[in-house]
Amino acid sequence: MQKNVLQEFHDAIVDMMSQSGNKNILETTIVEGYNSDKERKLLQWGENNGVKTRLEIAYVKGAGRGAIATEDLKVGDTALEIPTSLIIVEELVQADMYHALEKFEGISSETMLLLWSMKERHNGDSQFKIYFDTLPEEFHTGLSFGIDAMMVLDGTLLLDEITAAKEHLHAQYDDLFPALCEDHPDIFPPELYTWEHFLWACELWYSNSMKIKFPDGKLRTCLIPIAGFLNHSLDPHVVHYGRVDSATNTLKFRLSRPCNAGQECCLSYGNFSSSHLITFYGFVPQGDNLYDVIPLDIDAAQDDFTEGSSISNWTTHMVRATWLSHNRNIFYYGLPSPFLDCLRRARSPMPHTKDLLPENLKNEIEILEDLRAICDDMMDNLGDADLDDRKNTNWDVKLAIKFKDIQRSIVSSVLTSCYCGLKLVKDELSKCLAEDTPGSKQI
Ligand SMILES: C[S@@+](CC[C@H](N)C(=O)[O-])C[C@H]1O[C@@H](n2cnc3c(N)ncnc32)[C@H](O)[C@@H]1O
Repeated sequence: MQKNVLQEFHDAIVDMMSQSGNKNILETTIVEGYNSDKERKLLQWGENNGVKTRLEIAYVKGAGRGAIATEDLKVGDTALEIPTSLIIVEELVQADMYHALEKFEGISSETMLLLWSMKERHNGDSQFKIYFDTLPEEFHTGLSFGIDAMMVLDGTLLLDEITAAKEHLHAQYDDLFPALCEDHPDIFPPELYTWEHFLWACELWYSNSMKIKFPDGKLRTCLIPIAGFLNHSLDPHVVHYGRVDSATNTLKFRLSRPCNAGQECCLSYGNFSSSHLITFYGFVPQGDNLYDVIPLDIDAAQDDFTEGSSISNWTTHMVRATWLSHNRNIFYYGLPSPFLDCLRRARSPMPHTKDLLPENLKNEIEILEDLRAICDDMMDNLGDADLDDRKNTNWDVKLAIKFKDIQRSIVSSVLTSCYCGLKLVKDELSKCLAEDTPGSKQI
């Protein structure tokens, strides 16, 4: 009986997972006729070395190469299995390079491996040559945005994020070079260690690496041939893939939702916002990204109620598109409660209740008007969507415009919530004022 109960429970959960995935299926278009010799060669090399796969590589519209299921895969099935011997890890950094680098205080094993990959990419005898041959000559991430795209982003936080990331990488590069090339030209040939090659390697590692836990308990940042073809989705098939199976010494990519033959099998790269995905991966996923937010700074009033408490006077709140919220009632409006409380405190330091009393409703009108003004300013800062250079065909400008459109749609959803909220509150206030003896109604 126990077994039957567990089996039924298992089946019910698998059913729910399948249904939830099916609701959000996004169409993948496979680009026919693409010559994928290098990818086929890599797959063959993998299979000769112990890779087991139920995926094939194809070109997917808008996402480069992707992994397509060759048969119907169920929840729990392993779509791909990679032996650890094929994983690119820090132990590959040769002793001479390691000793030259260990003198740099605080240098991480990730940086060492990155510098190793810059050279190994050009090594004709590399055991990973077939893998390196499949990598693009150029990565299109935010780190490679040109001046036009950066101008489109003027006034957005993405501009700050990309600028900060590039400054960080420049500083890191300047710490290491040209010193390493001068001190060890045999290990670090100057022509391989230019800024452009360093940026290429950074983009490779940011967009293709995975953090994997090995049986020795150590978390290593790795490049994983073949698995590197898996694209990201907001409704991924594979979610948990971060641990080497110590029994088989392989990394298994198992499905958390079914993937039918011919469908693209996708991973979750993590819970990232579009700004992070643009900066480090160079794309915006299809669908509603729950991690896309707009930051709103509220200058809360200095008052006795917040003194000594954990509530700070200046607070930045991250607000999502309000269409993602279920509670649009009065006092909620599809917005986060801590944020609304902060707006309320900024207007009046008195404790607030959610009673339908005229003073509360008047306060609600004020905070919604405040928020409307903040959002109007944000919309002005984002500029007129019609003025964006939509005819520009450069990949980076297109991506920058896409990002601004996402930001506009979130701000616009908050504005809609303000207008709807104002109508709700004003109607309620009229009702209250019309009553002969004002009372209070708990909601
Ligand atoms: C690990 S690689 C995946 C394989 C990659 N498509 C290729 O052709 O090499 C990560 C890169 O794939 C692309 N990518 C991944 N998921 C994507 C998606 N949902 N939409 C568009 N591009 C995506 C981005 O360029 C990202 O930097």
